[in-house]
Amino acid sequence: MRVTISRKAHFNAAHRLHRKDWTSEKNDLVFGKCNNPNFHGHNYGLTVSVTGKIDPETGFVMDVKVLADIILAEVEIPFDHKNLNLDVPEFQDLNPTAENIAVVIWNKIRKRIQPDFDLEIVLNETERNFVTYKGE
Ligand SMILES: Nc1nc2c(c(=O)[nH]1)N=C([C@H](O)[C@H](O)COP(=O)(O)OP(=O)(O)OP(=O)(O)O)CN2
Ligand SMILES: [Zn+2]
Repeated sequence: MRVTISRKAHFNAAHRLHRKDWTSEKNDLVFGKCNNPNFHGHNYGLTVSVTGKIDPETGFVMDVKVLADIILAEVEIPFDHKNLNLDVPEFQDLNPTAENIAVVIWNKIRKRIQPDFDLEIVLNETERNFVTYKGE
């Protein structure tokens, strides 16, 4: 029997959708207002879900406090109130789209979760836009 536990978190961050190897015309055409040179911000919402067997002694799949601490260390501290393009090394040469941010977050959390657990994350960039990644 496998059960899923989930933990929500959020962070506020600035970004710009832009490719350094494209002309400014092409960046404007593809990314529009998201290519604003002075950046723009989002209140990102994050839901992290871990699926695994219940430990018969604790009754936990994993302690949700442990999961919260992993999210704090791997996502909230490095990303919250940061400019993703300028402050976060993972986005120096990677466009910080919601898709790429989700994959970066998944890879960071995956390293901290037991291998026999499945991991899925949902990243909300706006109230209406969200991305799901489960490592496939
Ligand atoms: N596939 C993607 N498309 C877009 C992304 C993305 O990360 N992946 N990002 C953006 C912009 O950065 C931004 O998120 C879009 O903001 P906005 O157009 O304001 O979106 P809203 O849902 O808040 O507003 P609507 O009025 O509903 O459009 C663009 N595309
Ligand atoms: Zn944006």
